[in-house]
Amino acid sequence: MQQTNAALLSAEDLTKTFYLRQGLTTTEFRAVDTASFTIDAQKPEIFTVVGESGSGKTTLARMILGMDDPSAGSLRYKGRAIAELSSKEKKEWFYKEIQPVFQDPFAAFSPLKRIDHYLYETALNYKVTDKKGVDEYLDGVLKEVGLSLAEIKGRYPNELSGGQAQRVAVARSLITRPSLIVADEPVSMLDASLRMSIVNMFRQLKESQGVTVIYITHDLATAYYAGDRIAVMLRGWVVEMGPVEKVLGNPQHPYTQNLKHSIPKVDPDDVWEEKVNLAVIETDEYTRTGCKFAGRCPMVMAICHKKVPRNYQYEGRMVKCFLFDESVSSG
Ligand SMILES: Nc1ncnc2c1ncn2[C@@H]1O[C@H](COP(=O)(O)OP(=O)(O)OP(=O)(O)O)[C@@H](O)[C@H]1O
Repeated sequence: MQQTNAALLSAEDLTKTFYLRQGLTTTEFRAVDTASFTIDAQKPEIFTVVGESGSGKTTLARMILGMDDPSAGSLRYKGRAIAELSSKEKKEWFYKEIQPVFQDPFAAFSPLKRIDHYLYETALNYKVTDKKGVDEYLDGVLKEVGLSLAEIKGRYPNELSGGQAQRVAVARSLITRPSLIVADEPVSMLDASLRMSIVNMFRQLKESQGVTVIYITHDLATAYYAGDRIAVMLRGWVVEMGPVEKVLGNPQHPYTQNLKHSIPKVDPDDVWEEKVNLAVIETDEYTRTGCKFAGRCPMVMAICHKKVPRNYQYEGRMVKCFLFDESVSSG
């Protein structure tokens, strides 16, 4: 069933279209719009996706997890189109290979059930071990996230801290020995002091288990610290993508520059805040002609209001901006 392929995950012109009803009119917009990227199967990495609220990050994650189908373009896991997998293939193969980690660790656990119940259930359902070996197996998985079975056995979710609960959620995701974890804002509900330890854990899992993590976040500080590569999303587009130290160290797209400069320095709990009202401009940007950033861009040119920029290569990263089109910038 599985195929060996150089790409673990590949997206080509990946698009998800939604419809926005306003009164009697319906506006079509693309929450993910022609996004393309490839994650190498032989080279585990932390692939970070950043962007302000409403830029399409969760929609992208849902398609990767097989929860939503793309409207256009292709999305392949180990060479297989995710949307074309049968429910049997999903159950027996895909859901073991790709595991989600969500924002609120407590949402995944009922307050009435002991937290180890979920770990036993997952291990036995997926038949990764038998009843005899299950304690040892789970203890091993919990040790990978800095816990042990003795520490959590018999405890209810409300007896754990947010950081511990998120570690258990990650341990649960590791039970099936996945190749890919999709973590959507996994640290945004945790205290600032705990965030680094969770992203550090992702780095260690990458090193020790060879797991690739798609790390979706608002938080540029942890993105910079944890990420190997980064994709910056704006209204469904990937506008800049490349190694984290290049993209965040020396951002080239005016939107990435704007993000970097709008990180508040005083309160680390307060992730970047735009000074403009995003809700008001969201629909406008999603549906505008030309570049979606043209209305806010300090470097805007006439062409930006008329045409969609293509993806340019510049100093080791991809940038979707006419500033990098020689014929435009020189003429
Ligand atoms: N099922 C849906 N139907 C219609 N519109 C949707 C649906 N899901 C998401 N959207 C819209 O698509 C856009 C992108 O949303 P998405 O949740 O993917 O962004 P995000 O970057 O994850 O934002 P946040 O950080 O706030 O979670 C938003 O305008 C959102 O309102």
